[in-house]
Amino acid sequence: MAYPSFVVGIAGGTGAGKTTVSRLITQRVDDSVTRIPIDNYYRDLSHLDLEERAEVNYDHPDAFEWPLLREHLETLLSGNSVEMPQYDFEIHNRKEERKTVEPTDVIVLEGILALYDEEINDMLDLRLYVETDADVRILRRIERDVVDRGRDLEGVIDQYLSTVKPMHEQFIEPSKKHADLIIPEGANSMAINLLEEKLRNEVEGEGVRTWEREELERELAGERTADRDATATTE
Ligand SMILES: Nc1ncnc2c1ncn2[C@@H]1O[C@H](COP(=O)(O)OP(=O)(O)O)[C@@H](O)[C@H]1O
Ligand SMILES: Nc1ccn([C@@H]2O[C@H](COP(=O)(O)O)[C@@H](O)[C@H]2O)c(=O)n1
Repeated sequence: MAYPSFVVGIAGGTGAGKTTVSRLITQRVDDSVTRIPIDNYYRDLSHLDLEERAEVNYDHPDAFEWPLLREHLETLLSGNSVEMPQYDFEIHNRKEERKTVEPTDVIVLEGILALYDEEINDMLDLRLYVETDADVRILRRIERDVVDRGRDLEGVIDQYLSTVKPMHEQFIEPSKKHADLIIPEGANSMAINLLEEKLRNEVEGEGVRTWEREELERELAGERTADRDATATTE
């Protein structure tokens, strides 16, 4: 059983390159990294029919099942596996099947609102925001949604103007203030190389989470001060 020692959050607007960045770093560091797409935690909308589901605002925080995501992160951090839901963009709903996810040294949590929820932010050791210009993002999204997600051009444009863009401005872009680092353009090779190095260090290191390490360092600093005080009084 592994206890994850490092959790990375990767947020950013649609089409910014979050999935590409997280896939690249996950593949490079191999089996020691688990990728959790927040899209898998879109609420189960089986009570609605397909037409109704197509009208939902999927860029508002209420579209996600935050308690389940928090619970799954906590479970992984305590060294236990979870049954992660799987999402189907073509039917706007969760799939029937779930995927068993085992805890690994590093967890990468990726999605438009990865830096939105306060409790989740507290569980992250490194917060990244992928920043790409809106015109590039919409062009990438049109191509991806038509090719991979079963959408047509008119639908992508309508959705972008009615919900995607306003929600980006209201919730996603403001979450950038929680980021430790901003990655321009998505898969830029320098950023990927640096992240790979960082994650490799975490995987090959002692496996102590950042806050635990900080606590340890504070304790050690306290002990050193106490030792100095004791030495000074005996002199
Ligand atoms: N730096 C980049 N240069 C060119 N295309 C990119 C870059 N980063 C990502 N892409 C492409 O843009 C599209 C959207 O990227 P993706 O990673 O799915 O974005 P997100 O997960 O943020 O929505 C994909 O087709 C991907 O191959
Ligand atoms: N049924 C759904 C669910 C979500 N979306 C859109 O997906 C975007 C988030 O995924 P990215 O890979 O682009 O970050 C988000 O902007 C939603 O609008 C959807 O179209 N249909």
